[in-house]
Amino acid sequence: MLGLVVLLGVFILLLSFFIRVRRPKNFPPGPRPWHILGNLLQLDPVNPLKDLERLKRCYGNVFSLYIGSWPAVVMNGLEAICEALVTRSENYAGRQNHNMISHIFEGKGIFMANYDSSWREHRRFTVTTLKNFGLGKQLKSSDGTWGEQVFDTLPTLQLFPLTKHVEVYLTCLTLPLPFWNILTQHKGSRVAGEARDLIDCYLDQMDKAADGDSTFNDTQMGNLILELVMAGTDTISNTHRSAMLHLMTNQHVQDRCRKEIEEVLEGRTDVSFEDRHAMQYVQAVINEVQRIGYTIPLAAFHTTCKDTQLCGYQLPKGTMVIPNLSSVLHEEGQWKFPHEFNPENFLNDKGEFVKPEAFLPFSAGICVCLGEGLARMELFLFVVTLLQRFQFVWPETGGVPDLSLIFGTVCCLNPLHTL
Ligand code: HEM
Repeated sequence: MLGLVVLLGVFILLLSFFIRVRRPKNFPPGPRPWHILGNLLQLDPVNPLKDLERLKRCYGNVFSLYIGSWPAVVMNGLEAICEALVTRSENYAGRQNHNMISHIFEGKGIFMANYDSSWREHRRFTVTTLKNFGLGKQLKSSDGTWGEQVFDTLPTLQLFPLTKHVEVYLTCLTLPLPFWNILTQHKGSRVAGEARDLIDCYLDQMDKAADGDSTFNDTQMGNLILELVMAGTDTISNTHRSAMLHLMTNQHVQDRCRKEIEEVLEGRTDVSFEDRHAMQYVQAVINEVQRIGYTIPLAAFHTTCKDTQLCGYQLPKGTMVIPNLSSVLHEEGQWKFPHEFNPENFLNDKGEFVKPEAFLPFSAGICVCLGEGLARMELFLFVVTLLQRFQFVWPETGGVPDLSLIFGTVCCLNPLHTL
């Protein structure tokens, strides 16, 4: 009996090699997929970026892959990414709803939500509230670390019963628990109309919309807060780590930053975000850190909301789309020094700060990172404040600094230890 089952299994496997998976008509080209596994075995799960680069050289800036049985289109380079995310942004604003994280989040919140009225209302609410509470003010340090490591793996690899995924799944399930306590405390102590933070603002919004068909409710709020914590934790801390390492390994850059900071602040100890306008070189350095380190190399996967086009190809509704942001951040022809750390990438002939069109670490279009303003402010205030007070030096006993990036949804460098 067992022999028969094994034989049947081998037969099905062999059959799957010979039955061709048909791509939709005028779909972008790509390597031949296998049944069930698609092209997964052709991608290095530890770091697929090199494989994507190889496939780009073979098939061009727009090619397709099968992630398991789901077709996905990978977009590379400024032109293709802007055509999809900016010119046809509404067609590409969907999110995939067949991965583990989206099942846990049930499509609520922003990050994992589809492009509908709930997404629009929550996005508008969050952008406005972050502006009111964050931008233009000094930041307090945060002690929240729940979001760490949650997104450090490709969601699509959930096809395999990996321990890592069980771990991520369990972490995601337990993540909301502290939130419910915080929410109960807020409900007990808040004064309507006198919001202290984003949760109070959300509760005010729930009161306002209580009579109508509101999309604002406790579960949506829980997901929204978790998303903000997760999206705003690793991204920022990894960029800071990267900034420190590049400043340590480029002392002349660090010295020039410090000189500019001293000239602009003229003895002032407190720096404000407004000071960035006078610190053109510091801005160039921070942007260059983000460019070379491409924090979120593959953005968040999008899905087409309707049948649409891309660079002459046809993409049916529901196609998974992967914007390869790292390809734009290192694209030849867009940067003076695409493959090396060099703040000159952001300076014009007069030494003034300029932001090239290809600087897309926060992605582009209607789903562009909504924490971009907050992230910029945090990075600027943090880097300037540290450089005002400390000199960062790579220790002689530290060996050769390791600048290689560890791939993940959020990329990072190896941890640094202070001596
Ligand atoms: C260096 C820091 C950061 C980088 C590089 C970054 C980058 C990104 C990228 C590439 C996306 C995907 C956009 C797309 O789908 O095309 C994204 C989305 C998002 N980010 Fe950020 N982010 C950063 C910091 C933050 C912070 C501080 C917050 C919040 C406080 C935040 C909140 C979000 C949210 C909510 C989304 C989902 C937007 C949507 O789907 O509409 N991010 N971010």
